[in-house]
Amino acid sequence: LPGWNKYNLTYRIMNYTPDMARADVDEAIQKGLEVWSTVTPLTFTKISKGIADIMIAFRTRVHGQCPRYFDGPLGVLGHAFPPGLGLGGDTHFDEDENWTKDGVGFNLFLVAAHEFGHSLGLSHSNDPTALMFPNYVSLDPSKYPLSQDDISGIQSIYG
Ligand SMILES: CC(C)C[C@H](C(=O)NO)C(=O)N[C@@H](CC(N)=O)C(=O)NCc1cccc(N)c1
Ligand SMILES: [Ca+2]
Ligand SMILES: [Zn+2]
Repeated sequence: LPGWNKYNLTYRIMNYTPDMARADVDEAIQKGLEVWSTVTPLTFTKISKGIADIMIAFRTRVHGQCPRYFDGPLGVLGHAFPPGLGLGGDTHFDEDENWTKDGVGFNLFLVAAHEFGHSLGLSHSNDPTALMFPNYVSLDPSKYPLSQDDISGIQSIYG
């Protein structure tokens, strides 16, 4: 089935980008998950050791046992694996990008919200207003990032 077989998921931030204050990374990740929990029965609990459903890390180029690689600055910004055991749900951000909490560089909250869509079972949308559209569109962070397309998509999995 395309989604998780439970609603209460855990996440763990394995390392932090030097581009931002730790508290700002924690907040961007938490808000990126909240985007999805506000429109589904899903809950997300942060753990600081052990194996979480969604393991989050900043990585470059070839990294660990991950079958996908990063490409240096720009281009690919992150990747996330669909629900499942092991790598399933895990989310990696390309550390060769400039991560920020505001408009300069790439807004971590926006990219995280997109990646977590994948971690929850969504693939890309061809709706240009959708958060799950393949290409990064820097939104006004105060603007709510989900389009109706995103909401229909996630509610079709976790209705
Ligand atoms: C083939 C995939 C590994 C591409 C990769 C992606 O979609 N990750 O989820 C990625 O980083 N795509 C870039 C495409 C690009 N360089 O413009 C991206 O911005 N994805 C993240 C993103 C963030 C926020 C909003 C949207 N729509 C997309
Ligand atoms: Ca890159
Ligand atoms: Zn994507």
